[in-house]
Amino acid sequence: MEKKEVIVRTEKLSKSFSVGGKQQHVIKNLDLEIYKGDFTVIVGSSGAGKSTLLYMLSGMDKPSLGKVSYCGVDITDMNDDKLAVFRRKHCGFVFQQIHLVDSMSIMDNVISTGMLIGRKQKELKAKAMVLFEKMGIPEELTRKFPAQISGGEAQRSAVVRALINDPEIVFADEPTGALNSAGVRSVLDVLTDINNSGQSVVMVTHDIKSVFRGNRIIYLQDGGIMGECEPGRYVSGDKQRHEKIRKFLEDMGW
Ligand SMILES: Nc1ncnc2c1ncn2[C@@H]1O[C@H](COP(=O)(O)OP(=O)(O)OP(=O)(O)O)[C@@H](O)[C@H]1O
Repeated sequence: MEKKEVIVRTEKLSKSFSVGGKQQHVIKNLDLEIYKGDFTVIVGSSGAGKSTLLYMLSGMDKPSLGKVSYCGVDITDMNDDKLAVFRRKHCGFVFQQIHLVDSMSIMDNVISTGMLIGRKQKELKAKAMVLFEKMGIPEELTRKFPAQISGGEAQRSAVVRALINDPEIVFADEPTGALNSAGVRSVLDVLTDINNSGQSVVMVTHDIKSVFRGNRIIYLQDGGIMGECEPGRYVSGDKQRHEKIRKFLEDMGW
């Protein structure tokens, strides 16, 4: 079997929060490798530490102890400016906490992300229109401002913004949370497409349809990895594969 290339690696990763003077250990001594080209899905019960882990994998938050490295480069101690440049260059984010900027149109929200790394406006607009169309967002909506669109439209626009720079890796935290079933499908189809063309995806989700898209499913429990499953790449309607995933999740007590 071909050896997979590691894109993100954690070593003895730990994260604790102090709440009312008491320490809560959320991620515990976690060693994890995320592979290039994989669609990695992280699932687990509520409060297991999934979002906390994703924040550290993506450099959005710092560990309490341990290390995170990206293609062999340790990002744990990078200063904020360097980390911001690094993230802009390599990563795309679909996180609820990263809101669209209220004072910019939806289109400007998307293309400004590309202009920050020196790309041309015309080229960005053309790419944005392709992505908006795949997301089922009509052109007139892209001229609106965030306050004038629905939660689901904002979520799909945030996905377009995350993908505009063709990031090597996309980190997504519940990217289908606010969507109806057509919206869920368009987001998952776009993530599957970019993954099929070589971009890596790491997604935290509670949604079974989203889990099916992964070729590697990691079950997080109480800040550690309880199990994982590699069902092969997503194929629409592959009942055997879906059954394998269902069985894994059932074994994990999901
Ligand atoms: N900034 C913070 N300060 C204090 N506690 C926090 C903080 N962030 C997360 N936690 C706690 O860490 C634990 C794990 O949270 P996290 O959001 O990572 O879980 P999760 O697995 O993503 O859960 P869910 O599926 O419900 O979103 C929770 O008990 C949460 O309250």
